[in-house]
Amino acid sequence: MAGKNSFRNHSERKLLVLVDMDQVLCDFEMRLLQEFQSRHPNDPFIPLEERRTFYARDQYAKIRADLADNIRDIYNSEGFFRDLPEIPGACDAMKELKEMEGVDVFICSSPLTSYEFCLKEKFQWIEEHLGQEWLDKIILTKDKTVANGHVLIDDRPNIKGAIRKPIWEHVVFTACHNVHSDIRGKRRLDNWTDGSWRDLILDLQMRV
Ligand SMILES: O=c1ccn([C@H]2C[C@H](O)[C@@H](COP(=O)(O)O)O2)c(=O)[nH]1
Ligand SMILES: [Mg+2]
Repeated sequence: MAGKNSFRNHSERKLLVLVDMDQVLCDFEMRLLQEFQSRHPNDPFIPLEERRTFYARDQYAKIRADLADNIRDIYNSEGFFRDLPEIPGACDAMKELKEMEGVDVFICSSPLTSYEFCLKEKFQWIEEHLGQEWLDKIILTKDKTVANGHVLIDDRPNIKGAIRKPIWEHVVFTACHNVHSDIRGKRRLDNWTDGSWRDLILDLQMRV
């Protein structure tokens, strides 16, 4: 029977929360800008409040093609992902989420295709900032639409992939590049510090 294989039965009615990494747990944009300014002090840069595209290199390419190459070189460098600063309050919120009754939380992140440093460093970041036990809570995928969960908290406004209507509700985590984006009626989570994430989780739990 179709119902026997349903998502709800597999999850034993727990709320499955998927949380993105870049720009949700760790501050990709701030480190990218700092590194860009440090490596290329004489080049034009885009202040965070003027960022508009999901991929920084797309916006830099509109200024000059070589700036986009420089941006890519930075996030492909050894240590870039390992040394990303935490988004304020993210790790405390994740630890609290993990202890909440009726909640199961996973980290769901898309690695770079040029994986040489990124893959290992994502694991290192999680181990250092959240703890070894979180290494069993990682979903790395280029296509988040195939991941199973009730909710995905992610800064990318449009998440596309093989599944046209993913099973999860996409809650958009507010980031410099998406503040002005049309998020088509989706809910937002603005930060991990004002406690609103707890209200979101309580609301989602009532629907499971
Ligand atoms: O400007 C950018 C921003 C991000 N990326 C890469 C870095 C990560 O591999 C993914 C983003 O992963 P999410 O899981 O969607 O946060 O995209 C980039 O290449 N350029
Ligand atoms: Mg992200």
